[in-house]
Amino acid sequence: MNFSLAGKTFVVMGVANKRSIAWGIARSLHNAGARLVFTYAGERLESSVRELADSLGAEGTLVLPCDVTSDEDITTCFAQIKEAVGTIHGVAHCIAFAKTEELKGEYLNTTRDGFLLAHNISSYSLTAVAKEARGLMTEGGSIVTLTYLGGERAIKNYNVMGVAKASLDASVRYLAADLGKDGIRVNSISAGPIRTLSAKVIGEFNTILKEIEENAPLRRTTTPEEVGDTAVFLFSDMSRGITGENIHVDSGYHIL
Ligand SMILES: NC(=O)c1ccc[n+]([C@@H]2O[C@H](COP(=O)([O-])OP(=O)(O)OC[C@H]3O[C@@H](n4cnc5c(N)ncnc54)[C@H](O)[C@@H]3O)[C@@H](O)[C@H]2O)c1
Repeated sequence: MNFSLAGKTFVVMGVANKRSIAWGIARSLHNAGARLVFTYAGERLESSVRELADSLGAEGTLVLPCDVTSDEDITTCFAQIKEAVGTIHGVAHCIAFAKTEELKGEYLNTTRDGFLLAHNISSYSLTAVAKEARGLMTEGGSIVTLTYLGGERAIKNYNVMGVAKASLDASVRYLAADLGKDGIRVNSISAGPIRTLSAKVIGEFNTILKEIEENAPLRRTTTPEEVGDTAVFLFSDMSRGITGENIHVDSGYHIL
């Protein structure tokens, strides 16, 4: 058993730019020898994701659109992946969205629309993706999603996204229970705060980062590389006995 993922193919969903945690995961997977497929949301991201994918130097990397609010998009995307690569060995689900106005002030003011949108994109999408990915993981596989401490505790300004993460965390356990018999494991990584496009819209994000730097056991913030390397562990056979689990990669902040 080792960390090498040579000869294995992974779908990385959720690269928006070079700060994306998904990009950290992609680089770690690439360093472990994996073959990658990228999916992105919305035409405006196509060229930047293509550019990043090409920068890894692997020829002919598949880069496909997949808006997870559309079942048709997800079905088409995984059908295209099946046609191009056949079997896949895992999926990195690094997708979340909530309206900016819902990520400040009181959770109590969450609107019905805002609640449903956040849950649709940030939680239900994992289930929808797992359903399509299952058929391509004919040799077993590993699905990894990204969550945050705000799903376990009430964290100021995280609001509806925290409730969506709690739903995502529960989905990880139910999906793990369903897919274990197919040799497919489902786990999450609870990443510490990282300055990305999505994180920037969370109210007082700098204060959260400072709190981690000053008080987390490791006295530093989390990097996408740390999350990426933990994802490689969860994708590799080294973690073969682990499913339905959540690993905190947050400088130890969650123990406080
Ligand atoms: N940055 C942090 O502090 C932090 C901490 C813990 C967990 N996370 C989680 O990590 C994941 C990745 O976020 P990030 O921080 O790297 O930010 P990011 O903005 O780089 O990535 C979020 C991605 O979600 C995608 N997305 C949004 N709506 C979509 C849709 N309808 N269909 C398909 N994709 C869609 C975006 O295009 C983007 O690529 C999210 O689940 C986020 O909640 C982030």
